Amino acid sequence: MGLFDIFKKKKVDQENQSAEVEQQTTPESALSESEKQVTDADQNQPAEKSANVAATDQQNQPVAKDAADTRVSATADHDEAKHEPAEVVAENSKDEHDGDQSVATDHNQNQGQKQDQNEDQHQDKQSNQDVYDRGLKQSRNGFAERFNRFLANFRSVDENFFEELEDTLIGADLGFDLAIQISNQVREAVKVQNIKDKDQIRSLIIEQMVSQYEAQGQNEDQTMHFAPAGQPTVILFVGVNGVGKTTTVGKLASTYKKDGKKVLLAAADTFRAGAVKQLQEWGNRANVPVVAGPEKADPASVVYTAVERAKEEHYDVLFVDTAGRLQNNVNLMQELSKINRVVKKVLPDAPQEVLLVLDATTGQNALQQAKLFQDSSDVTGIVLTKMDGTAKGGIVFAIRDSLHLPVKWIGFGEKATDLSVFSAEDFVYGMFKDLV
Ligand SMILES: Nc1nc2c(ncn2[C@@H]2O[C@H](COP(=O)(O)OP(=O)(O)OP(=O)(O)O)[C@@H](O)[C@H]2O)c(=O)[nH]1
Repeated sequence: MGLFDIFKKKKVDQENQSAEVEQQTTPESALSESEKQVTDADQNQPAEKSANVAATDQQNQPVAKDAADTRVSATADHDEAKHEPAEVVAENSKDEHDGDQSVATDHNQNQGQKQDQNEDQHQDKQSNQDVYDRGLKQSRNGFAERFNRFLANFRSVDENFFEELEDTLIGADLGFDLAIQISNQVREAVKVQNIKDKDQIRSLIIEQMVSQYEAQGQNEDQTMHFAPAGQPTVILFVGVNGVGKTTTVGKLASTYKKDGKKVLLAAADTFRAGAVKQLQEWGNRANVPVVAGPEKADPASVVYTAVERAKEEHYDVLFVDTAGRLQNNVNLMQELSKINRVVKKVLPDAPQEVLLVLDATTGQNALQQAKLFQDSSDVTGIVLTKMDGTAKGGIVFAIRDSLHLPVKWIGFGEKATDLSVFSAEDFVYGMFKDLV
């Protein structure tokens, strides 16, 4: 199933769900007059009360499970790619039993666990979507407003229409090249399908955007990479100042720590006064240690100490927060490559990830920054922060189109729990659900 089909299915599912909720929360309206009388008389319960009970029950359904849980389990999903899946472990322990009965009991337990897991996954899926829906509110509304304004002027599919479409897409931060590509595809599809109607046009444009986005991501590896068991995984965070590197390190430290990992942080941003303290505060909150040097210490020496400690003391993950600003970009890039070399001296296969942090609110500037870092360090993925603070959101499309780097994490706020594993499905749905 393509991404647009998944989007449409989600939309239908959610509409059905909302209809069900409406029916359950207003049972009175669903009953005929005579049924109502029987129910009221027999059960001797005021109709208003039963409606309230139904509404309360609905609230008690664990639909919107705690967002923090969602993120931790999402991280666990990532880890599963590299570690033995829980199911395999369960199978192995089953083999160790002799008697048929204990196997059967184990089997039943496994079945039960599997069912629980499926239910949990379903709930996680729903609450993950909730997180995206909330975090993308500004972008969704901003895009819808732009898009509806453009369609309000719709008369016919002529050159003017395509020019306005391109302006609309550029205005939403998709970037010039992508806007032209999508416009050309819409032009082609309009011709082939002989589309004239406004609603069909609306749906077609969203479909083309989603399809184009999907097609360009075919070869992206969105998973997080980890070192083999027994060795620390080193993850470097790079990006210009103020984009949210320290905050992201803090959020991820908290996520991985909750997930049972032994986490260490390295404060290699020794340039900005206050950066070390800021990281230490995150470390305290997440209850993970922070390796820091004296003020204005050589960042590479802080990193060296941290990597050695991570190795000696068997840490699972070391997050390295780097500086976003030096006297100039050349110095910054030189420093990053020195940090890289120092890491490799202790652990030749590290760092496993170099995550470039980009601020979604800076739009096309973020892409310029990305190109700078991409040219000089081996960036493996993007963390897109402050998605909650932009009314555009098209930057996600532009990143894929012009950088071909996977967005691995997405930030929706300043709290430790405001970071999610990036999901294209949840993103696309959160962006366009009001438009199709
Ligand atoms: N709304 C919102 N704010 C964020 C998010 N991520 C980070 N911030 C805020 O962005 C500001 C800058 O974040 P930092 O983590 O200090 O950025 P940095 O990249 O480490 O900055 P330097 O140390 O100067 O390089 C802080 O006020 C954060 O709280 C996010 O996802 N949403």
